[in-house]
Amino acid sequence: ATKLIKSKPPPSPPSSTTTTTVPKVYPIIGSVLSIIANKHHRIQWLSDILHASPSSTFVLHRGFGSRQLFTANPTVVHHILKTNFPLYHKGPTMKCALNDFLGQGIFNTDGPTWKLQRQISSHEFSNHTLRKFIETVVDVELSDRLLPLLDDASRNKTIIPDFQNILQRFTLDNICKIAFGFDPECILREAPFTTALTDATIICSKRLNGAFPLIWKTKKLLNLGSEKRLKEAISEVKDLARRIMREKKKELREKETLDSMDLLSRFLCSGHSDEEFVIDIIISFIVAGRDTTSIALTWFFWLLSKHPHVEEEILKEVTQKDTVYTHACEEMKDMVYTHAALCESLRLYPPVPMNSKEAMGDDVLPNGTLVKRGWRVTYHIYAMGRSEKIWGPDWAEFRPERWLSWEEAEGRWRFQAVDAFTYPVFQAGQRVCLGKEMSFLQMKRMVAGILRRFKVVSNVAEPEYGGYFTSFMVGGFPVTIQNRN
Ligand code: HEM
Repeated sequence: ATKLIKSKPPPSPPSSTTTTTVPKVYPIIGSVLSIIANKHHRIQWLSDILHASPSSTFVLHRGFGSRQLFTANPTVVHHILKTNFPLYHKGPTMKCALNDFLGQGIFNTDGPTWKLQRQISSHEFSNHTLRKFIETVVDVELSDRLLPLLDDASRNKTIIPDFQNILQRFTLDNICKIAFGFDPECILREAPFTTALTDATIICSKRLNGAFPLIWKTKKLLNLGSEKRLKEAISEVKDLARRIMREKKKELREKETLDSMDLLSRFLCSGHSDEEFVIDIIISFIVAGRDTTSIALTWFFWLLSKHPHVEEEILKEVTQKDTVYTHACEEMKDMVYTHAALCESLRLYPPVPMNSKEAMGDDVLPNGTLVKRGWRVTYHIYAMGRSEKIWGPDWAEFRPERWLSWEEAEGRWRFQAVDAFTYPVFQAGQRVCLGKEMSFLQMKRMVAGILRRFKVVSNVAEPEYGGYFTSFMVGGFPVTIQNRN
Protein backbone atom coordinates (compact mmCIF):
# COMPACT_ATOMS: atom_id res chain seq x y z
CA ALA A 1 0.00 0.00 0.00
CA THR A 2 3.00 2.23 -0.07
CA LYS A 3 3.26 3.33 -3.65
CA LEU A 4 1.21 5.86 -5.51
CA ILE A 5 -1.57 4.18 -7.35
CA LYS A 6 -2.34 5.13 -10.91
CA SER A 7 -6.01 5.88 -11.35
CA LYS A 8 -8.35 4.61 -14.04
CA PRO A 9 -9.15 7.03 -16.90
CA PRO A 10 -10.86 10.20 -15.69
CA PRO A 11 -14.64 10.29 -15.24
CA SER A 12 -15.87 12.26 -18.21
CA PRO A 13 -17.33 15.51 -16.92
CA PRO A 14 -20.68 16.53 -18.39
CA SER A 15 -20.17 19.38 -20.81
CA SER A 16 -22.39 22.28 -21.64
CA THR A 17 -23.95 22.44 -25.05
CA THR A 18 -23.33 26.07 -25.85
CA THR A 19 -20.18 28.13 -26.27
CA THR A 20 -17.76 28.67 -23.42
CA THR A 21 -17.21 32.34 -24.14
CA VAL A 22 -18.80 35.09 -22.07
CA PRO A 23 -22.39 35.29 -23.35
CA LYS A 24 -23.55 38.06 -25.66
CA VAL A 25 -25.02 41.12 -23.93
CA TYR A 26 -28.11 42.85 -25.38
CA PRO A 27 -29.48 46.23 -24.32
CA ILE A 28 -31.89 46.02 -21.37
CA ILE A 29 -32.16 42.20 -21.27
CA GLY A 30 -28.39 41.66 -20.94
CA SER A 31 -27.59 37.94 -21.32
CA VAL A 32 -30.98 36.65 -20.21
CA LEU A 33 -31.37 34.59 -23.42
CA SER A 34 -28.17 32.67 -22.66
CA ILE A 35 -29.19 32.24 -19.01
CA ILE A 36 -32.47 30.68 -20.13
CA ALA A 37 -30.81 28.52 -22.80
CA ASN A 38 -28.37 27.11 -20.23
CA LYS A 39 -30.64 26.83 -17.22
CA HIS A 40 -30.58 23.01 -17.19
CA HIS A 41 -26.78 22.82 -17.02
CA ARG A 42 -26.08 26.17 -15.37
CA ILE A 43 -23.24 24.95 -13.13
CA GLN A 44 -21.30 23.34 -15.99
CA TRP A 45 -21.96 26.26 -18.37
CA LEU A 46 -20.60 28.85 -15.92
CA SER A 47 -17.70 26.55 -15.05
CA ASP A 48 -16.76 26.23 -18.74
CA ILE A 49 -16.75 30.02 -19.14
CA LEU A 50 -14.55 30.45 -16.06
CA HIS A 51 -12.09 27.82 -17.28
CA ALA A 52 -11.82 29.64 -20.62
CA SER A 53 -11.27 33.02 -18.95
CA PRO A 54 -7.60 34.01 -18.43
CA SER A 55 -8.43 35.69 -15.09
CA SER A 56 -10.87 32.93 -14.06
CA THR A 57 -13.40 35.71 -13.51
CA PHE A 58 -16.23 37.18 -15.59
CA VAL A 59 -19.32 39.35 -15.21
CA LEU A 60 -22.76 38.05 -16.19
CA HIS A 61 -25.32 40.66 -17.21
CA ARG A 62 -28.58 39.40 -15.76
CA GLY A 63 -30.80 41.99 -17.40
CA PHE A 64 -32.28 45.32 -16.28
CA GLY A 65 -28.85 46.45 -15.06
CA SER A 66 -28.35 43.60 -12.60
CA ARG A 67 -24.84 42.06 -12.61
CA GLN A 68 -23.32 38.91 -11.17
CA LEU A 69 -19.58 38.38 -11.06
CA PHE A 70 -18.34 34.79 -11.11
CA THR A 71 -14.88 33.75 -10.05
CA ALA A 72 -12.77 30.61 -9.74
CA ASN A 73 -9.69 32.57 -8.74
CA PRO A 74 -8.32 31.77 -5.22
CA THR A 75 -6.93 35.30 -4.75
CA VAL A 76 -10.36 36.81 -5.44
CA VAL A 77 -12.01 34.26 -3.12
CA HIS A 78 -9.53 35.27 -0.38
CA HIS A 79 -10.43 38.92 -0.99
CA ILE A 80 -14.20 38.51 -0.70
CA LEU A 81 -14.23 35.97 2.13
CA LYS A 82 -11.44 37.45 4.23
CA THR A 83 -9.57 40.63 3.27
CA ASN A 84 -12.68 42.63 2.44
CA PHE A 85 -15.20 40.44 4.31
CA PRO A 86 -17.20 43.39 5.79
CA LEU A 87 -18.10 44.62 2.28
CA TYR A 88 -19.58 41.31 1.09
CA HIS A 89 -22.89 40.39 2.67
CA LYS A 90 -25.51 37.76 1.94
CA GLY A 91 -27.37 40.82 0.71
CA PRO A 92 -30.96 41.79 -0.13
CA THR A 93 -31.36 39.65 -3.29
CA MET A 94 -30.58 36.44 -1.46
CA LYS A 95 -32.48 37.40 1.68
CA CYS A 96 -35.56 38.19 -0.38
CA ALA A 97 -35.47 34.80 -2.17
CA LEU A 98 -34.76 32.79 0.98
CA ASN A 99 -36.60 34.68 3.67
CA ASP A 100 -39.78 32.57 3.56
CA PHE A 101 -37.76 29.39 4.13
CA LEU A 102 -34.74 30.40 6.21
CA GLY A 103 -35.96 33.63 7.85
CA GLN A 104 -33.38 34.99 10.29
CA GLY A 105 -31.45 31.68 10.45
CA ILE A 106 -27.62 31.72 10.30
CA PHE A 107 -27.44 31.10 6.53
CA ASN A 108 -29.56 34.09 5.66
CA THR A 109 -28.30 36.88 7.92
CA ASP A 110 -25.43 39.30 8.31
CA GLY A 111 -24.25 41.62 11.08
CA PRO A 112 -25.34 41.19 14.70
CA THR A 113 -28.03 38.53 14.02
CA TRP A 114 -25.44 36.35 12.24
CA LYS A 115 -22.76 37.05 14.86
CA LEU A 116 -25.00 36.04 17.73
CA GLN A 117 -25.83 32.68 16.12
CA ARG A 118 -22.22 32.12 15.11
CA GLN A 119 -20.94 32.77 18.63
CA ILE A 120 -23.44 30.53 20.39
CA SER A 121 -23.02 27.69 17.89
CA SER A 122 -19.20 27.97 17.67
CA HIS A 123 -19.07 27.26 21.37
CA GLU A 124 -21.17 24.17 20.83
CA PHE A 125 -19.16 22.92 17.86
CA SER A 126 -15.76 23.39 19.50
CA ASN A 127 -16.83 21.44 22.56
CA HIS A 128 -14.76 18.27 23.08
CA THR A 129 -17.58 16.29 24.62
CA LEU A 130 -19.51 16.92 21.41
CA ARG A 131 -17.02 14.78 19.53
CA LYS A 132 -17.72 11.81 21.74
CA PHE A 133 -21.45 12.46 21.52
CA ILE A 134 -21.34 12.62 17.69
CA GLU A 135 -19.52 9.30 17.61
CA THR A 136 -22.10 7.66 19.83
CA VAL A 137 -25.06 9.06 17.88
CA VAL A 138 -23.59 7.97 14.55
CA ASP A 139 -22.68 4.50 15.83
CA VAL A 140 -26.10 3.84 17.31
CA GLU A 141 -27.88 5.01 14.15
CA LEU A 142 -25.51 2.83 12.11
CA SER A 143 -25.73 -0.35 14.13
CA ASP A 144 -29.41 -0.17 15.09
CA ARG A 145 -30.88 1.24 11.89
CA LEU A 146 -28.73 1.62 8.77
CA LEU A 147 -26.73 -1.62 8.85
CA PRO A 148 -29.82 -3.81 9.48
CA LEU A 149 -31.52 -2.05 6.56
CA LEU A 150 -28.55 -2.79 4.29
CA ASP A 151 -28.41 -6.35 5.60
CA ASP A 152 -32.05 -6.87 4.59
CA ALA A 153 -31.35 -5.50 1.12
CA SER A 154 -28.36 -7.79 0.67
CA ARG A 155 -30.20 -10.90 1.93
CA ASN A 156 -33.27 -10.27 -0.21
CA LYS A 157 -31.15 -9.11 -3.17
CA THR A 158 -33.43 -6.10 -3.57
CA ILE A 159 -32.42 -2.87 -5.26
CA ILE A 160 -32.41 0.14 -2.96
CA PRO A 161 -34.07 2.61 -5.35
CA ASP A 162 -32.44 5.68 -3.81
CA PHE A 163 -29.49 5.32 -1.46
CA GLN A 164 -29.18 9.13 -1.44
CA ASN A 165 -32.60 9.33 0.21
CA ILE A 166 -31.56 6.78 2.85
CA LEU A 167 -28.41 8.79 3.58
CA GLN A 168 -30.46 11.99 3.84
CA ARG A 169 -32.76 10.37 6.36
CA PHE A 170 -29.75 9.10 8.30
CA THR A 171 -28.14 12.55 8.47
CA LEU A 172 -31.45 14.20 9.35
CA ASP A 173 -31.80 11.86 12.36
CA ASN A 174 -28.15 12.61 13.23
CA ILE A 175 -28.35 16.39 13.18
CA CYS A 176 -31.62 16.44 15.11
CA LYS A 177 -30.16 14.21 17.82
CA ILE A 178 -26.85 16.07 17.99
CA ALA A 179 -28.07 19.65 17.83
CA PHE A 180 -31.52 19.37 19.43
CA GLY A 181 -31.55 16.10 21.39
CA PHE A 182 -34.58 15.03 19.32
CA ASP A 183 -35.00 11.77 17.40
CA PRO A 184 -37.30 12.08 14.35
CA GLU A 185 -36.64 8.39 13.42
CA CYS A 186 -36.66 9.32 9.73
CA ILE A 187 -34.60 6.35 8.61
CA LEU A 188 -37.25 3.98 9.91
CA ARG A 189 -40.04 5.53 7.88
CA GLU A 190 -40.18 8.32 5.33
CA ALA A 191 -41.84 11.38 6.89
CA PRO A 192 -43.52 14.11 4.78
CA PHE A 193 -41.05 16.72 5.97
CA THR A 194 -38.11 14.96 4.27
CA THR A 195 -39.70 15.58 0.84
CA ALA A 196 -40.78 19.03 2.01
CA LEU A 197 -37.17 19.94 2.86
CA THR A 198 -35.95 18.88 -0.58
CA ASP A 199 -38.76 20.72 -2.38
CA ALA A 200 -38.23 23.92 -0.39
CA THR A 201 -34.48 23.88 -1.11
CA ILE A 202 -34.97 23.35 -4.84
CA ILE A 203 -37.75 25.93 -5.26
CA CYS A 204 -35.81 28.60 -3.32
CA SER A 205 -32.71 27.90 -5.40
CA LYS A 206 -34.78 28.37 -8.58
CA ARG A 207 -36.13 31.63 -7.17
CA LEU A 208 -32.62 32.95 -6.75
CA ASN A 209 -31.24 31.80 -10.09
CA GLY A 210 -34.20 32.33 -12.40
CA ALA A 211 -33.87 34.87 -15.21
CA PHE A 212 -36.87 36.98 -14.11
CA PRO A 213 -37.47 37.29 -10.34
CA LEU A 214 -40.79 38.96 -11.12
CA ILE A 215 -42.13 35.55 -12.19
CA TRP A 216 -41.78 33.89 -8.78
CA LYS A 217 -42.97 37.03 -7.02
CA THR A 218 -46.17 37.04 -9.10
CA LYS A 219 -46.70 33.30 -8.59
CA LYS A 220 -46.28 33.83 -4.85
CA LEU A 221 -48.83 36.63 -4.86
CA LEU A 222 -51.34 34.42 -6.68
CA ASN A 223 -50.32 31.26 -4.74
CA LEU A 224 -49.70 29.28 -7.93
CA GLY A 225 -47.60 26.26 -9.02
CA SER A 226 -44.16 26.01 -7.41
CA GLU A 227 -44.93 28.89 -5.03
CA LYS A 228 -48.01 27.08 -3.77
CA ARG A 229 -45.89 23.98 -3.17
CA LEU A 230 -43.21 26.08 -1.45
CA LYS A 231 -45.76 27.47 0.97
CA GLU A 232 -46.98 23.97 1.85
CA ALA A 233 -43.43 22.60 2.13
CA ILE A 234 -42.29 25.43 4.40
CA SER A 235 -45.30 24.92 6.60
CA GLU A 236 -44.47 21.17 6.97
CA VAL A 237 -40.84 21.96 7.83
CA LYS A 238 -41.89 24.65 10.31
CA ASP A 239 -44.28 22.21 11.98
CA LEU A 240 -41.36 19.87 12.61
CA ALA A 241 -39.17 22.74 13.90
CA ARG A 242 -41.99 23.95 16.17
CA ARG A 243 -42.43 20.43 17.57
CA ILE A 244 -38.70 20.19 18.29
CA MET A 245 -38.71 23.59 20.00
CA ARG A 246 -41.77 22.90 22.17
CA GLU A 247 -40.41 19.54 23.34
CA LYS A 248 -37.12 21.14 24.28
CA LYS A 249 -38.84 23.97 26.15
CA LYS A 250 -40.89 21.42 28.06
CA GLU A 251 -37.76 19.44 28.89
CA LEU A 252 -36.00 22.58 30.09
CA ARG A 253 -38.98 23.48 32.30
CA GLU A 254 -39.25 20.00 33.78
CA LYS A 255 -35.60 19.27 34.47
CA GLU A 256 -33.90 21.32 37.12
CA THR A 257 -30.38 20.53 35.98
CA LEU A 258 -29.35 19.30 32.55
CA ASP A 259 -26.67 16.63 32.12
CA SER A 260 -25.56 18.27 28.89
CA MET A 261 -26.51 21.32 26.88
CA ASP A 262 -27.25 20.74 23.22
CA LEU A 263 -27.22 23.57 20.71
CA LEU A 264 -30.93 24.24 21.03
CA SER A 265 -30.83 24.38 24.85
CA ARG A 266 -27.97 26.83 24.59
CA PHE A 267 -30.03 29.13 22.33
CA LEU A 268 -33.11 28.86 24.51
CA CYS A 269 -31.13 29.59 27.67
CA SER A 270 -29.29 32.53 26.11
CA GLY A 271 -32.30 34.79 26.43
CA HIS A 272 -33.12 34.62 22.71
CA SER A 273 -36.21 32.53 22.92
CA ASP A 274 -38.51 34.32 20.47
CA GLU A 275 -40.35 31.37 18.91
CA GLU A 276 -40.06 32.43 15.25
CA PHE A 277 -36.34 33.12 15.63
CA VAL A 278 -35.72 29.75 17.29
CA ILE A 279 -37.67 28.01 14.50
CA ASP A 280 -35.46 29.75 11.91
CA ILE A 281 -32.34 28.62 13.75
CA ILE A 282 -33.56 25.02 13.86
CA ILE A 283 -34.38 25.00 10.13
CA SER A 284 -30.96 26.38 9.17
CA PHE A 285 -29.21 23.66 11.15
CA ILE A 286 -31.40 20.95 9.70
CA VAL A 287 -30.61 22.15 6.17
CA ALA A 288 -26.89 22.48 6.97
CA GLY A 289 -26.59 19.08 8.58
CA ARG A 290 -28.81 16.97 6.33
CA ASP A 291 -28.06 17.71 2.70
CA THR A 292 -24.35 18.40 2.71
CA THR A 293 -23.05 15.21 4.33
CA SER A 294 -25.59 12.94 2.66
CA ILE A 295 -24.84 14.37 -0.78
CA ALA A 296 -21.10 14.13 -0.15
CA LEU A 297 -21.47 10.42 0.69
CA THR A 298 -23.76 9.75 -2.26
CA TRP A 299 -21.10 10.94 -4.73
CA PHE A 300 -18.38 9.27 -2.69
CA PHE A 301 -20.00 5.81 -2.86
CA TRP A 302 -20.65 6.30 -6.56
CA LEU A 303 -16.98 7.18 -7.16
CA LEU A 304 -15.86 4.15 -5.12
CA SER A 305 -17.97 1.87 -7.27
CA LYS A 306 -16.04 3.22 -10.30
CA HIS A 307 -12.63 3.01 -8.63
CA PRO A 308 -12.31 -0.39 -6.92
CA HIS A 309 -8.63 0.12 -6.12
CA VAL A 310 -9.54 3.14 -3.94
CA GLU A 311 -12.21 1.08 -2.21
CA GLU A 312 -9.61 -1.64 -1.55
CA GLU A 313 -7.22 0.86 0.04
CA ILE A 314 -9.97 2.21 2.28
CA LEU A 315 -11.04 -1.29 3.21
CA LYS A 316 -7.47 -2.12 4.21
CA GLU A 317 -7.37 0.98 6.36
CA VAL A 318 -10.68 0.39 8.13
CA THR A 319 -10.17 -3.32 8.71
CA GLN A 320 -6.66 -2.90 10.15
CA LYS A 321 -8.32 -1.51 13.26
CA ASP A 322 -10.42 -3.33 15.80
CA THR A 323 -14.01 -3.60 14.72
CA VAL A 324 -14.95 -2.55 18.22
CA TYR A 325 -14.86 1.24 18.47
CA THR A 326 -12.43 1.58 21.32
CA HIS A 327 -10.12 4.60 21.24
CA ALA A 328 -12.47 5.89 18.63
CA CYS A 329 -11.05 9.39 18.27
CA GLU A 330 -7.58 8.04 17.58
CA GLU A 331 -8.90 5.57 15.07
CA MET A 332 -10.68 8.31 13.15
CA LYS A 333 -7.57 10.48 13.15
CA ASP A 334 -5.64 7.59 11.68
CA MET A 335 -7.97 7.12 8.73
CA VAL A 336 -5.73 9.26 6.56
CA TYR A 337 -6.37 7.54 3.24
CA THR A 338 -10.14 7.61 3.78
CA HIS A 339 -9.88 11.30 4.69
CA ALA A 340 -7.98 11.98 1.46
CA ALA A 341 -10.52 10.00 -0.59
CA LEU A 342 -13.35 12.05 0.92
CA CYS A 343 -11.54 15.34 0.16
CA GLU A 344 -10.96 14.16 -3.38
CA SER A 345 -14.60 13.26 -3.85
CA LEU A 346 -15.66 16.65 -2.42
CA ARG A 347 -13.30 18.35 -4.89
CA LEU A 348 -15.00 16.77 -7.91
CA TYR A 349 -18.54 16.79 -6.50
CA PRO A 350 -18.83 19.60 -3.93
CA PRO A 351 -22.20 19.42 -2.10
CA VAL A 352 -22.46 23.23 -2.35
CA PRO A 353 -21.47 23.99 -5.97
CA MET A 354 -21.44 27.81 -5.80
CA ASN A 355 -21.82 30.44 -3.12
CA SER A 356 -22.81 34.10 -3.47
CA LYS A 357 -22.33 37.38 -1.64
CA GLU A 358 -23.55 40.86 -2.51
CA ALA A 359 -21.22 43.90 -2.63
CA MET A 360 -22.40 46.58 -0.20
CA GLY A 361 -20.16 49.18 -1.87
CA ASP A 362 -17.88 49.65 -4.90
CA ASP A 363 -14.66 47.65 -4.87
CA VAL A 364 -11.67 46.61 -6.98
CA LEU A 365 -10.70 42.94 -6.87
CA PRO A 366 -7.02 41.89 -6.61
CA ASN A 367 -7.04 40.99 -10.34
CA GLY A 368 -8.15 44.53 -11.22
CA THR A 369 -11.81 43.74 -11.90
CA LEU A 370 -14.21 46.49 -10.86
CA VAL A 371 -17.19 45.58 -8.69
CA LYS A 372 -20.11 47.95 -8.24
CA ARG A 373 -22.37 48.23 -5.22
CA GLY A 374 -25.28 45.80 -5.51
CA TRP A 375 -23.48 43.25 -7.74
CA ARG A 376 -23.69 39.66 -6.68
CA VAL A 377 -20.26 38.06 -6.39
CA THR A 378 -20.20 34.29 -6.70
CA TYR A 379 -17.28 31.95 -6.18
CA HIS A 380 -17.71 28.78 -8.19
CA ILE A 381 -16.61 25.90 -5.97
CA TYR A 382 -17.30 23.23 -8.61
CA ALA A 383 -15.25 25.09 -11.25
CA MET A 384 -12.37 25.53 -8.79
CA GLY A 385 -12.31 21.81 -7.99
CA ARG A 386 -12.04 21.04 -11.70
CA SER A 387 -9.56 23.76 -12.64
CA GLU A 388 -6.44 22.65 -14.49
CA LYS A 389 -4.71 25.82 -13.29
CA ILE A 390 -5.21 24.73 -9.68
CA TRP A 391 -4.95 20.93 -9.82
CA GLY A 392 -2.82 20.32 -12.90
CA PRO A 393 -3.44 18.28 -16.04
CA ASP A 394 -4.80 15.27 -14.11
CA TRP A 395 -7.53 17.37 -12.47
CA ALA A 396 -10.25 15.03 -13.81
CA GLU A 397 -8.83 11.94 -12.13
CA PHE A 398 -10.23 10.70 -8.85
CA ARG A 399 -6.91 10.30 -7.12
CA PRO A 400 -6.85 10.44 -3.28
CA GLU A 401 -3.04 10.25 -3.44
CA ARG A 402 -2.88 13.90 -4.53
CA TRP A 403 -3.74 14.75 -0.88
CA LEU A 404 -1.07 12.48 0.58
CA SER A 405 2.66 12.16 0.94
CA TRP A 406 4.29 8.88 1.85
CA GLU A 407 6.45 9.15 4.98
CA GLU A 408 9.14 6.55 4.45
CA ALA A 409 10.52 6.83 7.99
CA GLU A 410 7.11 6.42 9.62
CA GLY A 411 5.90 3.92 7.05
CA ARG A 412 2.59 5.67 6.56
CA TRP A 413 0.67 8.29 4.65
CA ARG A 414 0.60 11.90 5.80
CA PHE A 415 -2.31 14.15 4.83
CA GLN A 416 -1.45 17.40 3.04
CA ALA A 417 -4.14 20.04 3.41
CA VAL A 418 -4.88 22.52 0.62
CA ASP A 419 -5.42 26.23 1.34
CA ALA A 420 -9.12 26.84 2.13
CA PHE A 421 -9.44 29.71 -0.38
CA THR A 422 -8.20 27.43 -3.16
CA TYR A 423 -10.52 24.63 -2.02
CA PRO A 424 -13.53 26.48 -0.54
CA VAL A 425 -15.74 23.38 -0.35
CA PHE A 426 -16.53 24.33 3.26
CA GLN A 427 -16.30 28.07 2.51
CA ALA A 428 -13.35 29.86 4.19
CA GLY A 429 -12.62 32.92 6.32
CA GLN A 430 -15.00 34.30 8.96
CA ARG A 431 -18.01 32.27 7.82
CA VAL A 432 -16.24 28.97 7.29
CA CYS A 433 -18.54 25.96 7.78
CA LEU A 434 -19.15 25.27 11.44
CA GLY A 435 -19.84 21.59 10.87
CA LYS A 436 -16.69 20.68 8.93
CA GLU A 437 -15.09 18.62 11.68
CA MET A 438 -18.39 17.06 12.60
CA SER A 439 -19.08 16.02 9.03
CA PHE A 440 -15.67 14.36 8.57
CA LEU A 441 -16.13 12.48 11.81
CA GLN A 442 -19.59 11.42 10.71
CA MET A 443 -18.57 10.50 7.14
CA LYS A 444 -15.54 8.46 8.22
CA ARG A 445 -17.56 6.48 10.76
CA MET A 446 -20.28 5.84 8.20
CA VAL A 447 -17.80 4.81 5.50
CA ALA A 448 -15.95 2.50 7.90
CA GLY A 449 -19.15 1.03 9.31
CA ILE A 450 -20.70 0.37 5.90
CA LEU A 451 -17.62 -0.80 3.98
CA ARG A 452 -16.48 -3.26 6.65
CA ARG A 453 -19.64 -5.27 6.07
CA PHE A 454 -20.99 -4.33 2.67
CA LYS A 455 -20.13 -3.42 -0.87
CA VAL A 456 -22.36 -0.73 -2.34
CA VAL A 457 -22.87 -1.49 -6.02
CA SER A 458 -24.04 1.41 -8.17
CA ASN A 459 -26.88 0.81 -10.62
CA VAL A 460 -26.34 4.09 -12.44
CA ALA A 461 -23.70 4.76 -15.08
CA GLU A 462 -23.36 8.53 -15.39
CA PRO A 463 -25.52 10.32 -12.85
CA GLU A 464 -26.39 13.97 -13.28
CA TYR A 465 -24.98 16.54 -10.84
CA GLY A 466 -27.83 18.74 -9.62
CA GLY A 467 -27.32 22.47 -9.76
CA TYR A 468 -29.28 23.82 -6.80
CA PHE A 469 -27.95 25.23 -3.50
CA THR A 470 -26.84 21.69 -2.91
CA SER A 471 -25.97 19.27 -5.67
CA PHE A 472 -28.27 16.28 -5.29
CA MET A 473 -27.66 13.31 -7.58
CA VAL A 474 -30.52 13.97 -9.97
CA GLY A 475 -33.05 11.12 -10.02
CA GLY A 476 -31.52 9.50 -6.91
CA PHE A 477 -28.87 6.80 -6.47
CA PRO A 478 -30.12 3.23 -7.07
CA VAL A 479 -27.80 0.60 -5.57
CA THR A 480 -27.59 -3.07 -4.68
CA ILE A 481 -25.87 -4.20 -1.52
CA GLN A 482 -23.47 -7.15 -1.30
CA ASN A 483 -22.51 -8.66 2.02
CA ARG A 484 -18.71 -9.09 2.14
CA ASN A 485 -19.03 -12.33 4.06
C1 HEM B 1 -19.65 17.66 3.63
C2 HEM B 1 -20.31 18.39 4.49
C3 HEM B 1 -20.44 19.89 4.46
C4 HEM B 1 -20.09 20.81 3.51
C5 HEM B 1 -19.45 20.54 2.14
C6 HEM B 1 -20.46 22.12 4.00
C7 HEM B 1 -20.27 23.31 3.32
C8 HEM B 1 -20.62 24.56 3.80
C9 HEM B 1 -20.57 25.78 3.03
C10 HEM B 1 -20.11 25.91 1.59
C11 HEM B 1 -21.01 26.79 3.83
C12 HEM B 1 -21.22 28.25 3.44
C13 HEM B 1 -22.69 28.41 3.09
C14 HEM B 1 -23.18 29.82 2.93
O1 HEM B 1 -22.60 30.74 3.49
O2 HEM B 1 -24.17 30.01 2.24
C15 HEM B 1 -21.32 26.20 5.11
C16 HEM B 1 -21.77 26.92 6.20
C17 HEM B 1 -22.24 26.34 7.35
N1 HEM B 1 -22.23 24.99 7.66
FE1 HEM B 1 -21.52 23.50 6.53
N2 HEM B 1 -21.01 21.98 5.25
C18 HEM B 1 -21.02 20.63 5.57
C19 HEM B 1 -21.53 20.06 6.71
C20 HEM B 1 -22.10 20.74 7.76
C21 HEM B 1 -22.67 20.12 8.93
C22 HEM B 1 -22.77 18.63 9.21
C23 HEM B 1 -23.11 21.14 9.72
C24 HEM B 1 -23.74 20.94 11.05
C25 HEM B 1 -24.81 21.44 11.43
C26 HEM B 1 -22.80 22.40 9.05
C27 HEM B 1 -23.08 23.65 9.54
C28 HEM B 1 -22.84 24.83 8.88
C29 HEM B 1 -23.23 26.15 9.40
C30 HEM B 1 -23.93 26.42 10.70
C31 HEM B 1 -22.84 27.09 8.43
C32 HEM B 1 -23.03 28.61 8.48
C33 HEM B 1 -21.78 29.31 8.92
C34 HEM B 1 -21.92 30.82 8.92
O3 HEM B 1 -22.61 31.39 8.08
O4 HEM B 1 -21.29 31.43 9.79
N3 HEM B 1 -22.19 22.12 7.86
N4 HEM B 1 -21.09 24.84 5.07
